Amino acid sequence: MAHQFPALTSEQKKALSETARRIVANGKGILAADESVGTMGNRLQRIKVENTEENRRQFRELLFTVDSTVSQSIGGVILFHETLYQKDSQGKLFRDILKEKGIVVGIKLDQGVAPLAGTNKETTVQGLDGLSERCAQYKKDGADFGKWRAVLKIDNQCPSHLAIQENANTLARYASICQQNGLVPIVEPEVIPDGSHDMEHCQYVTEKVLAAVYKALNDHHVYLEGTLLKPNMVTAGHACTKKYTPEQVAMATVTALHRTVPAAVPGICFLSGGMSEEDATLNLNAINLCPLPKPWKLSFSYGRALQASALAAWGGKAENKKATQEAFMKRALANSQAAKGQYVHMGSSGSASTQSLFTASYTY
Ligand SMILES: O=P(O)(O)OC[C@@]1(O)O[C@H](CO)[C@@H](O)[C@@H]1O
Repeated sequence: MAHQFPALTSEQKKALSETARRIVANGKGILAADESVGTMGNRLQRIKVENTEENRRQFRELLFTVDSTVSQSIGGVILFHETLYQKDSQGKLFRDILKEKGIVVGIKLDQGVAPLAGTNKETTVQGLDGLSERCAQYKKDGADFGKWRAVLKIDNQCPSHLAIQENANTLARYASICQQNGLVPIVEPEVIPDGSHDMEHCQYVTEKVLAAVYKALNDHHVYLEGTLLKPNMVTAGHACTKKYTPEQVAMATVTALHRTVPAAVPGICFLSGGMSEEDATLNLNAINLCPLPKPWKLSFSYGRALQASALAAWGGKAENKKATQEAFMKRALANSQAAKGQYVHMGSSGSASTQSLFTASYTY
């Protein structure tokens, strides 16, 4: 039995759980700046900026060199491989800039999706081959946590039993490999918002997916105290005509989590999944105010909902540095307040913050 063959030493467990708790301490969340080259290309195209390595570097330099008070809102930043080795204009590695601010550095470890034949265009995730070696190298290069995103969709016959099981197992195998190499795994089983299904349908599917993920994590002897979950919020599909309030989204989301996520998990950091910046903040705030038991920290790991107005303010121009950094800081602070249930919506948000950030079939 497990006692005979412990997966981790007590020192390894201590280090993992300390790192996980540090990332989500006191209303902190995660900046998901780990867009792959292709995904970043889509973001830059929206603001008519060419997708070059230098442009990607310049935008990320603006995010990482904001005032150090950002560390009161952001506990971790997820980077893409390229960014982990990039430097600011003074020649300082981004990862060192983040660490000096007390921010934990993370790395995207999945290598995108591959089709599951015989299903309605469902996918599994690639990247397990050589993962242990990559984790060991990233740990040496300053990363302390990893991220792996699995994609599940709601559609005719979807998610299938096969897709749920395959993605749960792959996430668990990834999580186990991360922990063996001293990285806290962020476990991300995203039920994407494409479709016209209602919120209740999303809740049903989210519960099935999370239950399978926690069964697989247990099977693989993953130390839950040294993990973080990155789920979707329970919302209606993008094309659903029925609208729900943040309080309804919060109740459905916390109910689903309460039924499936063990209390040993220190933090749940939601993805923004195409919600507008403001909706992502309002929903997170309502989640933290939801009157159900909440044994975990409930925070954010937003990509689009932390960067959209900053990207719009930047527009690829160096002279927009101040406006870009202010836009980013504003969202970081708002989400940190929401992670404590203390966000007060001021009414006059810029247009970028209320714009839907939905991308159809976001499977890359
Ligand atoms: O949904 P969001 O908050 O924009 O992004 C969530 C996310 O997991 O999906 C992206 C694609 O893998 C990543 O860049 C990011 O970490």
